Amino acid sequence: MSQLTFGFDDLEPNEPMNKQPEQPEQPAQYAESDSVLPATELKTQPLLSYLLEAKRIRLVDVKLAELLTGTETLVENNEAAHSEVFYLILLLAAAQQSQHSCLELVNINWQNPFEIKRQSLADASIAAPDVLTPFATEFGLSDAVNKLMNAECVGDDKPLLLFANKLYFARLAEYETTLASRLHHLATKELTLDEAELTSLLEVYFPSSDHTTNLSDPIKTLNWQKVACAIAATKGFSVITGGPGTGKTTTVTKLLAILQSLYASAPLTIKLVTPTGKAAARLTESILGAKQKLNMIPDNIAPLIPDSAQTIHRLLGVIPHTNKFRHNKRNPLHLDVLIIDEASMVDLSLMAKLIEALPSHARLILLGDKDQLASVDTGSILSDLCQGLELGKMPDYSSERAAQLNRVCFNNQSEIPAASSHFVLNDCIAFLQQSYRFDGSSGIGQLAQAVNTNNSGLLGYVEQTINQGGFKDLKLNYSVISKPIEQFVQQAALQYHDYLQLIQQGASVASVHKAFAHYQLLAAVREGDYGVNSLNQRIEKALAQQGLISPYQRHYVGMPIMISQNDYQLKLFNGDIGILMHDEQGQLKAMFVDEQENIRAFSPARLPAHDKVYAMTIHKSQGSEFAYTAMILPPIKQANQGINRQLVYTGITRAKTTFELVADKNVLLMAMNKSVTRASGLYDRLKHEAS
Ligand SMILES: Nc1ncnc2c1ncn2[C@@H]1O[C@H](COP(=O)(O)OP(=O)(O)OP(=O)(O)O)[C@@H](O)[C@H]1O
Repeated sequence: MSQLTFGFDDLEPNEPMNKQPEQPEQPAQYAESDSVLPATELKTQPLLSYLLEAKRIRLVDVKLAELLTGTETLVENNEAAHSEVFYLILLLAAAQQSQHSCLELVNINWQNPFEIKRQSLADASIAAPDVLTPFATEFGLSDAVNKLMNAECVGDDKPLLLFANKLYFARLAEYETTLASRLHHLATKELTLDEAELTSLLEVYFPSSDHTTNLSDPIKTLNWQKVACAIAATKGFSVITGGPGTGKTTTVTKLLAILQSLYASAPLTIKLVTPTGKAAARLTESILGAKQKLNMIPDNIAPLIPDSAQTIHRLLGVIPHTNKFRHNKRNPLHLDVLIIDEASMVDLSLMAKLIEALPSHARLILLGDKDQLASVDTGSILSDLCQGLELGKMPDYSSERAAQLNRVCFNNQSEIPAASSHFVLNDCIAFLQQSYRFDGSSGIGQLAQAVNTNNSGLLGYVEQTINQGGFKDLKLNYSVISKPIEQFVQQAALQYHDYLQLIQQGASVASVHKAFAHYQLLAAVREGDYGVNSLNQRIEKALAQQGLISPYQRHYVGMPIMISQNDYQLKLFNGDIGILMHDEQGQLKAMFVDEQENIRAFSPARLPAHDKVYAMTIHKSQGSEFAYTAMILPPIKQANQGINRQLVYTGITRAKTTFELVADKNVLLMAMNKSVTRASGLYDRLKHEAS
């Protein structure tokens, strides 16, 4: 069962909010279920004061909740004046701070709704709360729903909204509603299509004779790429999801060739977008590579497949100093097909704005890995849409859909059985299950699968194979954590010699960037010995000792930086990587290479907020890949907060040819066992639309 948490499990962008406690003095009134607390020794304070002092809630949210419930009282002294709705709003605000779209009332523990952990009270530097819950003993879900339904601030055209036992701030509910209704419309609209022509084109791009289903694993090895093309060619909305190297880019390149052939009389305008510039550069490279490899694409069709991708922000046209875009409902985009890669990184608000800007005739195709970390901002759209998909399990297609897919892909043979239930969204989803980059001989693929499926048996097999000299692409370093970390830092610093030497030799900006991107050290946390900040300092020091850099100014030659704040004026975005080098005039500049391989130089003083990036957080690495990826996880004490399956899986799947894990094995096992989900009503809303 996955966990839903508030504030504790997402280290980024919210660092953990609970502080470490101190010596308590007076007893606290705890619920029966929490009587194991060292109550006799605790010094207490009112719950609300505690929540504020422990930074579990923000004063601004208290003020908002007071405003919405009409209780303008003194926070510290008059807690009794606050209603249940007031506390539900605080819980909603805390949920939103942790990027949940809503507050799921069914998941609230009414005895301890703020999930105050005993451990955080035991050695508290702040007085413990006198109670763990503001709700009466009998209070539960139906009481909460009743109270909310009768509250002035809840309802249509009100600041808060209740939908399917979920409480929303109206703006997020609106984004979800927009998204659900537009997706439903796209998923159900009639397309004019020559099915016989589609069948023959599918056979050209995926000849039946080229593919054999492996009978020991028939579901996983079915020709899912062919099915994905059939799905996306026959629906206005589709999702193609799959792990690393399962052929998402290859499939979409073939799909675009098929679509352009089907509509050859009036070629389609196709746009490829990604959430970050880095991902756009990567997609551009992959599409070009796929086009070159796929020699079955006719000469007249190849030029109709776009060669490059751009960011969503660039496509929509940012209006400086606002959160609005040039393209919107009133000024739609000029395109027929929109493909969004790395869709797991797109947050709810951006996706809603993007889908609103689509012209009514357009098709939308989402690509991505549903198991990766969700977006930095609110929402988890891809994993919401892909609910229920499991590796090795047949997805649920309706009987009409299964029949159609068997007809166009498998010469009417019953390769795909119909599911007993019917839901229009399921008919739009394709799940690529077989990795072509990481076959059975690749340790990276096996480790990624072991983590993603929480399979400790498979992990054991991976370890055993490494011990026997196999899986050369994988290094599992369980012991380094108990040794001085300095040894690992020295090894990591060695990996940065190449690009620094290239700078010293006066090599081109592009080749320096390429050499830098070969290796990347990822860390799960920011603070502590195993955090990004400390690792950056240590590596910098090691490189300085080796005479490769002179880090005695804020900015220096060879310093790699990552932008941490969007600057729409300069067109520098969160996640963009620059390297400081001298330009032709001998001026120190931060050099960036954009997705079209253009070089852009900025003087350091003009740069928006940025960080050193010898090491980066796993969150920031999403959408990028590196030939050699090393990932370091903190020791168990620090790892309790924020390390989970999605985080570790995302880190592993950044590696292309070599992956090195530096971690306590117990931390790895703990992460595998801990899957996190975000509260959202998107799936329910789509079901509601379909009913
Ligand atoms: N059906 C196939 N048969 C053989 N090789 C394939 C097939 N499909 C894809 N490949 C190869 O597998 C590799 C990965 O494919 P591709 O880049 O399309 O996957 P992806 O899912 O987009 O990867 P990423 O993890 O980078 O998102 C490429 O080298 C590609 O040529």
